[in-house]
Amino acid sequence: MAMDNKGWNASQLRNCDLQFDEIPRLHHNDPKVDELMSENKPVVVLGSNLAKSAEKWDLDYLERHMGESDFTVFQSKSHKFKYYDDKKVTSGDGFVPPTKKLDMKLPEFIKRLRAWKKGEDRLYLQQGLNNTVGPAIVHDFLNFDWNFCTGKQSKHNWGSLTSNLMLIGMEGNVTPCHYDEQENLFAQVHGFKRCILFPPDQFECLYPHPVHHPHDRQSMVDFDRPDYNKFPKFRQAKGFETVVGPGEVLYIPMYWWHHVESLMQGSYTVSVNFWYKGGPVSVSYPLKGHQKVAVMRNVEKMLLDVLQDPKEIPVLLRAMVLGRYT
Ligand SMILES: O=C(O)C(=O)C[C@H](CCCc1ccccc1)C(=O)O
Ligand SMILES: [Zn+2]
Repeated sequence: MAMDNKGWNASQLRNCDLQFDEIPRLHHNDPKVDELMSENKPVVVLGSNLAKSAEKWDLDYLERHMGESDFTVFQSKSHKFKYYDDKKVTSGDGFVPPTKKLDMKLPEFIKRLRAWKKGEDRLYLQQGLNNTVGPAIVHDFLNFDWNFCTGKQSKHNWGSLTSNLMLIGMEGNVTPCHYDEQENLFAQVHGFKRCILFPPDQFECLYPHPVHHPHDRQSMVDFDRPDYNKFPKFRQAKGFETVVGPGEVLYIPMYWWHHVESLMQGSYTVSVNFWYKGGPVSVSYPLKGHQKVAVMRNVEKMLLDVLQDPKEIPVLLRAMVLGRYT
């Protein structure tokens, strides 16, 4: 494969019907970085040392230093790892979990990663960084450039850091399109990930599952084979994309949709994210896209609370809107 100077090439990206604009890639000293972040817009920050102490996290190092405890590893029969909230799975609703959640020691995970052949079940390690990891990893973690991320946290009035997720994925793994209710500094450590982002106001083009569904916050659209009869507005979705490599940090604003794929025919990938609670809500009109998403979530939660049976929610909403508001 002819590798361009950037370390990857377009043949490693999955096909997608949509066209995307590029997410800006700026040096960490560029004042435009904070301009974009204060407008809740995504930006790739280059040259920060946010997770520089993790650049030695290759499989050998991790095998030697990740400690003896079990880590959370998801297993999938496809390349997709669609997240689901197991607390929202109710018996009899016919939900079939698309992934299996395993507890695995790191040497076992690495052995299976190395032995993996295309077509076999895939694995994705997704483990919150806490004191169960070995002392060397804790040391590297403490050596992250906390001035950088804490600086962003205070400059943009984010809430507290809630967690850091360590992600070790196989080439070609995909986290399908979803949004999170937290600000995210996504640090790419090893390998390359293509990230496709959509602003919160594209809600109607991305068809999220109902709030009470296990796949709450995830898009119902299969990006590999979109069903344009069920999801006609998906054609109008207007996204932004970038490929992040080692040492690069992508700011994923709260409520922004994102699809993340480890490049095909690439190396395994290592990422560490920094999830922060959102800042204080300043209501001004017209409401911003993400605030309307929050309102719709509250309406769905309230209706479920009072109606109890989820099947009654669309009935009541249609009765309220059709012929009256449309
Ligand atoms: O950092 C983020 O927000 C990402 O989406 C990164 C993504 C893995 C996230 C897994 C996940 C998705 C939803 C809820 C909890 C955990 C990747 O890199 O594949
Ligand atoms: Zn996410």
